Amino acid sequence: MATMGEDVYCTLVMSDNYLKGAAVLAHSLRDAGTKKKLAALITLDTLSAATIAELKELFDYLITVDRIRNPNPKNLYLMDRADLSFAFTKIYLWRQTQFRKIVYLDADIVALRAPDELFEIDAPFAAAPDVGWPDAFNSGVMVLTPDMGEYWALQTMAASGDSFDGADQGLLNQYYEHRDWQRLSFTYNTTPNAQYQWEPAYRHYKRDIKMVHFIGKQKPWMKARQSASGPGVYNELLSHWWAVYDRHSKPPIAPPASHTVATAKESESDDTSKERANVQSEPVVLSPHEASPEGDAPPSIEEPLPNPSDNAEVLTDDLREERSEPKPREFSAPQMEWDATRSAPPAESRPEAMDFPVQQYTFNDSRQLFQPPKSYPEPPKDMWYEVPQEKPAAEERPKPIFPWEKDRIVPKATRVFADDQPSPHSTPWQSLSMTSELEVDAVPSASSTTHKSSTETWQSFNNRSVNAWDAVPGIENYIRSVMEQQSPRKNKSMAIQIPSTEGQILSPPLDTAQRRESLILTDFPTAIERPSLPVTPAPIRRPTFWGEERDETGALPAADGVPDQTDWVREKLFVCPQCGFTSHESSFNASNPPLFDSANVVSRVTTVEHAPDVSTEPVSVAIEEVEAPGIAQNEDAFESEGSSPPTSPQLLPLSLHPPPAYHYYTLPEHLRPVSKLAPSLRLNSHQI
Ligand SMILES: O=c1ccn([C@@H]2O[C@H](COP(=O)(O)OP(=O)(O)O[C@H]3O[C@H](CO)[C@@H](O)[C@H](O)[C@H]3O)[C@@H](O)[C@H]2O)c(=O)[nH]1
Ligand SMILES: [Mn+2]
Repeated sequence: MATMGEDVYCTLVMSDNYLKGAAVLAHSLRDAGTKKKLAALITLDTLSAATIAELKELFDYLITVDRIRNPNPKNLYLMDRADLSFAFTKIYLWRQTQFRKIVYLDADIVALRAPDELFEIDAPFAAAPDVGWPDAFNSGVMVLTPDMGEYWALQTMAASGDSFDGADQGLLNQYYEHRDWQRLSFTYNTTPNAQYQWEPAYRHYKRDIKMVHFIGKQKPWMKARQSASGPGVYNELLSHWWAVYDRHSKPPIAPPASHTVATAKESESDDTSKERANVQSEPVVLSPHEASPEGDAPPSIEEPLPNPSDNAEVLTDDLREERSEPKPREFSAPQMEWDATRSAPPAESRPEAMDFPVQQYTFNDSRQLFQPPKSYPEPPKDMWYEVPQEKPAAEERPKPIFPWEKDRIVPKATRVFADDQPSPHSTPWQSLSMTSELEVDAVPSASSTTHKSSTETWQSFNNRSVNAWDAVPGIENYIRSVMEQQSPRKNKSMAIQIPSTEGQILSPPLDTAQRRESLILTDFPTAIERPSLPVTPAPIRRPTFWGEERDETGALPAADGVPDQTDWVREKLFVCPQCGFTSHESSFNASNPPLFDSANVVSRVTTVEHAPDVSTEPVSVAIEEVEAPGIAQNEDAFESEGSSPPTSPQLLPLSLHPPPAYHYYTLPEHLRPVSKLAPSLRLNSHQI
């Protein structure tokens, strides 16, 4: 039983996976020579019997408490710590008024020194700054004086879920924000993590560090031990944790066969027993050992410490696995002392790849050959659709589902289709395919008697049924065109095969009088079927347009600059076969007469000059004299008009070319010009 007004270090264990952390914490405090007792708040319903048994060995007092869930845990997701939804359970600390002072320590803390001096703090509450937000304190190390008033106040806050991080640290910081609390040195709660980069400060204050707190989701025991051998502040401190762990590894304690955890009532009556370790419901506190008087060395210290290099001993099943291969703790070079900017790595340092996870597989050494099973299961047999033996009755109608289906009056079918006939199975399509002279002739005469009955049925069907589409020539045309696509050879073979197969019904041969014409001359619609094509209505000429502009013939006046139509008609147009350029002989009108210097020589446009890119318009045309013996020009006629013909080839600028005429005619063979152009000009030229 705890002495009233005692001082204790206290931790919290709510799950089995924090057992290793709690063990290292307890061992580290005792190893460091603390004079204080160790207690743990535990939640019975979430811990295994083995864990509780282990904890009983480790702590002087186990105090059972109920878990307190945060009713409003959404803020936990801000730090991705949904696992902390029961962290409010910590507020049970304030209820432990049987103690004078409590130094609370998270289960993920390792003590390098026993900070017993913390119990001397007068302030009712003290904590160290949080590395993430130094104005706030980290709730992993707290010095507190239990007080029921404070407990209820905190309980009220917890019930409302008022916490900025969704867990105890947010809640407690909010609670103490406007209250007196003492700030502890960071060395009481040094929180290294992978991001902690201020190595110079660490080097400087290293010797003062009392406790190291491995905050965050990843705890030391969750990582491979080898990870502690890497460089960096974190790994250096991590190796401290493992050193304590290794030092105290011992076989797991088997849980007692009977009830491990006594009820509160039992415990009260049995609290002096040394043999039976009891766990008491809060607030009764019992010691698993006889509570040793203040100053006595804790039992674990009295026991000879296991050899650190003796790794045969394990703490739990997990650890036994992990440590099954006995190997001495490997030397870790003081890598933090090595400054890569100044020197080569120490000769004994291990390669970086040492930390890579290694997975080894062993070969199967069985010498037995593979034995196939004697028999394999039969393949499933019902994997096809069973066609019903009998055709379902035609009259059978599906059961009515909806009310209106019950009273539905189904009109009796009046149309008779070939398929509806019980015996003959030919269809109108087949009949169509058999109407050609060729096919009918191809049917062997012997078959005609075989199918007599079907022929009769066909006749009766043919007489009775007249389909609407029989009168529509478009449908018939379509069917014929489809038939046309089938080769006559194929049709013929079909015609032969059908009667040879028993049960197959051939379309009845019709006599010539009944047979309809089957030759398709064209698929074009007839003049009656064809809709009239849309045509643009002829324009109606109006006598006047905007008044009296029209001349006496009713035509509109010519546009300015457009040559007279009569001039255009008289022009000769040459079309360049290469580029399509049209050239006009402007010399063939009255104002610009044909060029000639003799009766049989006419100047003509012969060459079109192009820009380097043939696709662009020509830049000029050349005119030269050609012999045209057949067309002696009426020299006098032109001379009489006072025109003097040019005598030598000339280049006409394009701008002088008249617009295209609408009359095209080919230059006669005898007018083929002979180019006299200079080679340089011909570079981008071609002859017409
Ligand atoms: O499944 C769990 C979770 C937590 N704990 C106990 O609760 C403590 C707090 O959880 P921990 O994982 O150590 O939290 P930290 O990563 O240290 O996170 C910070 O944020 C927590 C929520 O605010 C505070 O409780 C811590 O003190 C603070 O350091 C642990 O040490 C254990 O003692 C369990 O026993 N089982
Ligand atoms: Mn912690």
